[in-house]
Amino acid sequence: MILLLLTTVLALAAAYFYRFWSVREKRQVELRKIVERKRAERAESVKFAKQSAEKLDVETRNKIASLEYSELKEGLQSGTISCIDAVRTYYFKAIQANEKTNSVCMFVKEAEQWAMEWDEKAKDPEFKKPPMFGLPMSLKECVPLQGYDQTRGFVQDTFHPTETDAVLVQQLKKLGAIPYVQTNVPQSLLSYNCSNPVFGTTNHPMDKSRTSGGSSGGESALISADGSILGIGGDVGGSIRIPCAYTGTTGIKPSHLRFSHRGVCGSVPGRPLINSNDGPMSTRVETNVDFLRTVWADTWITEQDPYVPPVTWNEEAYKSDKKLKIGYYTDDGWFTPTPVCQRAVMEAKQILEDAGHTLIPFRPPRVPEVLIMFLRAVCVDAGKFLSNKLMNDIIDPLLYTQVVLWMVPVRVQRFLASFIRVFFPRLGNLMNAMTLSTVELRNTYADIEAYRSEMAALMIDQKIDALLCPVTVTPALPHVAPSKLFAGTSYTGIFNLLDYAAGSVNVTHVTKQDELDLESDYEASDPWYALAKNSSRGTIGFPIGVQVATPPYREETCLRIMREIEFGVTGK
Ligand SMILES: CCCCCC/C=C\CCCCCCCC(=O)NCCO
Repeated sequence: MILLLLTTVLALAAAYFYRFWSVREKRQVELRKIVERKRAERAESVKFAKQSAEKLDVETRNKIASLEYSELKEGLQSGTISCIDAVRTYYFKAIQANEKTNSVCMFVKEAEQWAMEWDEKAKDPEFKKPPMFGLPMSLKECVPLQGYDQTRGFVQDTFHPTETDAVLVQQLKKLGAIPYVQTNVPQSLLSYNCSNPVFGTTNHPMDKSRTSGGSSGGESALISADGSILGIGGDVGGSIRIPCAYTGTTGIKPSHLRFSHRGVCGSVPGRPLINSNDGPMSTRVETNVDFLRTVWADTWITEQDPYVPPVTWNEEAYKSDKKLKIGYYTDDGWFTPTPVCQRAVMEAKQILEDAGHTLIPFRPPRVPEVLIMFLRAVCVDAGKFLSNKLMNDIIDPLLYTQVVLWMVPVRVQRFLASFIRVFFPRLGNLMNAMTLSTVELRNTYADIEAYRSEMAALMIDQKIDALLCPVTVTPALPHVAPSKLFAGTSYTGIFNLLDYAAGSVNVTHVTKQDELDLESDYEASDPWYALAKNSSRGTIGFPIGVQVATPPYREETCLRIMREIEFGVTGK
């Protein structure tokens, strides 16, 4: 009797799994065909951009290609450069950068037509050129652009073109900017590498085996390989700052209410307290400043979205020469960065002290707990939304570790955590991060609010204007590492949890001495430290940035400090 029962249960289980497997296999075949179609569409768009670029003579192209942002802007304003020539130059540059990095999802074909329309309008002597007239801009793929997919790396979301531009895109078009290319992202957006089954893996321009960071890794790769002069990224846990730090570019994530989020889907919809925001990325802080100064020049965004407070650009704060008090830390008490990332902070500290600012040691309280709050609140439903989407998709192998963690039931994770904690305490503790219940989630939301209040009090009591710290714990990682080393987002995620403005700016490059210090001073005391150490080997010459953060609505002060660091490093 028992044997019969057991056999029946086993047979039913086998039948269930066979059915599950065959349905999934059938779906995978369908999805692979969709990928083929999408890649063919991308190849078409590259061909179109190539043909358009070839219509421009090489001499003009080389001249435009060599211009800095301010020179290009000036040339477009004065009429010495036409919009169509600028777009064709940047089509050309992006094609070249893409060959090296695989950073492009789609070229925007309409860019040609928009450029010609602006040139036509400019023929009228009465026409007043808008401030971004003819400036080619790259967009991270998830920024809603009418007529183009926002797949976020999911095959199931291809061939569903967006119907309405994001408020930011509407504004850019109104100001004369020309979105000419969409750039790659990791599947789900919740990773700091850059790979998905639709468009493949984006590479670091200096080394194909390493990532350009993520999730705005298409932007950082394109910009650092000279295929874009200014791009728009997005950041919910470091996705602008980490790719910038990895590639020697610079970018800022403003506090979330300085831009509109109308119609933006993001990685996990319905996430109240860990907010993503768009932000500019480029090679110079002044370029990012010019961008934000222009889009925040008036209350146009608020008029399109009443939820955005009418806070305009504060030139006084950016240009101020008031000496600031800046708290700094090289180690957040959760994940000690490799020596080069600590050296970068100390060098930036010296630059700021030389400029007359006061730097004091400061460490945000209880970072290990903060990381648990961050991971719980960034996923919201313990990864259910994401795992449902992933189960109906081709899963990118570079995301496997994270996917497994989203898929193991929370009760099982908690049970395993008590064993894992014995030999790998940091992972064991984080395995309590995914929420078990709405009660737990509500408590975490309350903890986040309390933490924001605590940090506000600390900063106000000590009269601290800004914070300086590492962006992350290593130089650019091999593609596979970020999904295993998601714990390395403690330095960036905290400022999304606090909703501070936070930017990253290049300070130095890895030297031979840094590699020697890595070997002698950096202990591989657990698997995460071992991975950080191993992955940092062989990175001599790679850029290293630092992070500057300020409370919400103080983006201008954040940018001022970034600019001063950049000046101290480059002399320009
Ligand atoms: C046991 C814990 C399991 C946790 C699984 C990992 C979950 C989340 C990792 C978060 C990594 C955040 C990377 C930053 C991504 C970003 O900023 N994206 C921008 C989206 O607009």
